[in-house]
Amino acid sequence: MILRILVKGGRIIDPSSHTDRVSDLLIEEGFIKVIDDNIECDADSVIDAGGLWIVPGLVDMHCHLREPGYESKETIYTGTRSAAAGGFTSVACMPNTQPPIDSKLMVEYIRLKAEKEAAVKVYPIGCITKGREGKELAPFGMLKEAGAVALSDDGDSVANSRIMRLALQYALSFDMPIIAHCEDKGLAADGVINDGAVATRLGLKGIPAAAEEVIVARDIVLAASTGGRLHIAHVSTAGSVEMIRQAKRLGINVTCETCPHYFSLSDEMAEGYNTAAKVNPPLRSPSDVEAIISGLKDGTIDVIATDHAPHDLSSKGDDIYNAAFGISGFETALSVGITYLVDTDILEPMQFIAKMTHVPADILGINAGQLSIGLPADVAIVDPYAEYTVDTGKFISNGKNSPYDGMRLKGRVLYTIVNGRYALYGGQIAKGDGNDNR
Ligand SMILES: NC(=O)N[C@@H](CC(=O)O)C(=O)O
Ligand SMILES: [Zn+2]
Ligand SMILES: [Zn+2]
Repeated sequence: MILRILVKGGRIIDPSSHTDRVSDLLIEEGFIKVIDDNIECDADSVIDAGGLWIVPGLVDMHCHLREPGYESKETIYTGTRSAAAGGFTSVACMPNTQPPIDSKLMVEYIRLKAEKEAAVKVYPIGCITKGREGKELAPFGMLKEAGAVALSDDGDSVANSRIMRLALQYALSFDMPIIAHCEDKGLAADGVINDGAVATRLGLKGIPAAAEEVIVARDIVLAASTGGRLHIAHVSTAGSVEMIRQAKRLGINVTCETCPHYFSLSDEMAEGYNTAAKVNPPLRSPSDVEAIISGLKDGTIDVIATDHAPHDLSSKGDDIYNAAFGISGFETALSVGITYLVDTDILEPMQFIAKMTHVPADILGINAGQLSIGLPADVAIVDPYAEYTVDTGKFISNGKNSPYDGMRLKGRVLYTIVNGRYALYGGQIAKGDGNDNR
């Protein structure tokens, strides 16, 4: 049994306490025991972390683990190991499963399954409406009591504005955020990539930026009039960023996330009818990518979430019209951020890590995303300089659907520690309960 892990000489980056300095870290019996210069003691496992980042275990507030119902795409077992490989120690999973997570029983099911099989901490998100049908509110109080941390009909917008208004109002009683997937179905129609020059050139049906923006506008209006807690999922357009920026200036209760693919890739990835780049919302124009980056820089965009959306090969196929939307994101998120935001001097390491740790944890109200004495030891140890070529064949996730396949990225996760046990050791998934790996 590993009682003590001593991490020597790493660069400790903990945004919650504004810490960024080289120090040692001692983990004992599952908790962070000491953070100090030159800790001298016996340990069962010692990591020489010279040149490495020691950061709070990453927190992903938006992923799809696909269980129950879509086990050929991913399971709690495979998805949480993929998360660990990406440095995540806490993940919140979306309820667009079959059946959807719209009852106390379903939330409990996810939690029990995770307790048995997960490699990282799993926080279920409950549905806004029963069956994700957009007609009747789900029982928010019971979902919360069972352990749901937020509410979302992700995959679809709540089309009926009256229902969305009620949801924002009702969720206030339980202090739960409503995570809004913003998409006007009429405008998106059967588009497959961003509506723009690339779609025209390729002769593909486009999804206009307006399909996202009209619902972002509506939901901001509803948040303003109800005071409800609105969190906008996967922001992808310049117009959305600008509206959220204005809403925040007006003091409206709104937060938002973007995903690595929206600040690193544009619709030019659709060239060759590449189904791996098909995602909802779609990869946008280069000027949208610029606007997302400015939003990250000025703080309009609070969070970087993966929207890890694994699919099996048969649902991705070769036909861009029939292929499913989604990118398998856990295993590239951190390195895409390091490559496109930190290495380019857009964000300081601390600003970047904040968006993947304590900020999403605070929005969800979970005890995670910080390195503090006495807290459970959820830690990621990262080599920010290691360059590698992405090989989706080596993904731990069942979902090999990634547009980054073959691309060079910088930054590798070497160790992921959950409650003081290794979930990832030396870049390899730990076996058993993590005690046999060192
Ligand atoms: N983002 C996606 O392209 N797909 C998600 C749904 C969603 O996040 O809206 C999925 O569940 O596959
Ligand atoms: Zn969505
Ligand atoms: Zn999603």
